[in-house]
Amino acid sequence: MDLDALNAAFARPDVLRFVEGRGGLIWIEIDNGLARATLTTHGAQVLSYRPAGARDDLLFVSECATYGPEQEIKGGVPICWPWFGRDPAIPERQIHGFARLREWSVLACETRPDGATWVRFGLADDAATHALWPHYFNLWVEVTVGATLTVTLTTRNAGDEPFAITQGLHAYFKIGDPAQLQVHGLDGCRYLDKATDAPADAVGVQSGALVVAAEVNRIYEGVPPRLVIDDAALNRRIQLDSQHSRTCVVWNPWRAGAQALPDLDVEDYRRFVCVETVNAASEVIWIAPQQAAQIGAEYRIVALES
Ligand SMILES: O=P(O)(O)OC[C@H]1O[C@H](O)[C@H](O)[C@@H](O)[C@@H]1O
Repeated sequence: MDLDALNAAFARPDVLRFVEGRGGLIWIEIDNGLARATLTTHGAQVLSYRPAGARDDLLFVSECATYGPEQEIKGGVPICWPWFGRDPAIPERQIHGFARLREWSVLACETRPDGATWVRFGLADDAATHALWPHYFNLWVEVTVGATLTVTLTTRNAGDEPFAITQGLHAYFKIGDPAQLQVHGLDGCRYLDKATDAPADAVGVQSGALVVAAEVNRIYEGVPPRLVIDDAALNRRIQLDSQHSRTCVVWNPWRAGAQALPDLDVEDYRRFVCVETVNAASEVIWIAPQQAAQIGAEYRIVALES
């Protein structure tokens, strides 16, 4: 569907409209009085979310991000599917799967009784996906923009063979200063350390709050449903509630890592932290034929407790 057809079918006057965004991508702009948000059909990705009264966006998108067909957008909430991290079948392949590189269809846009805006995206297998991953599937991303932001990813196995996936909601949270940040809720959780200089198969156990004072790239296991990110520099707390996920990735590339990535500015390591709701590492999801599985997250900005 082109812009005119999308606006004719789904636009909601004064609340939701489709516009041409960067790189010629289709962007969905939402302003419903509860919050403002920008989504894109490219990867069914949320790019920005700001609840009413908030000074800062919840999410970070790099000024160096790239926009275009088959390109990942560095920021917001990328959808990593059907493999998170390295592809177990072909490790040298692009990490995080292909769902974030594809154009998704818009299936529905609704205003909820509480005034929140709900958008449903869809993606199904085709010849191009079969060449990458030999399975039949339906995927749905549902985004609700209201006093909170929720993102839910549903996978249905449309074939007659079971298949296994790993996946993630790869949220990039805007931060004020890594030195004034704490991530709570991981205390006692075992993690796989994937930092650049970590030995292979390095593991650790989190003790207390996680602080970010160097490169962090960890896969935490046995994670509780609620995590909290306290950001004293922006004077706010981000509450992250995950569904159907006991694994979380925390990533900040730090300076050298940011410098090495073309779609990040070297100083961006000061501006974001990724706390990702995933099914990965030992949490592999098997889906039987005609069955479905879901992963979800709700993000809420609250005042920082003094
Ligand atoms: O640059 P991307 O492909 O978006 O991946 C960005 C990052 O994603 C996750 O957080 C991984 O744990 C990191 O190892 C990876 O560098």
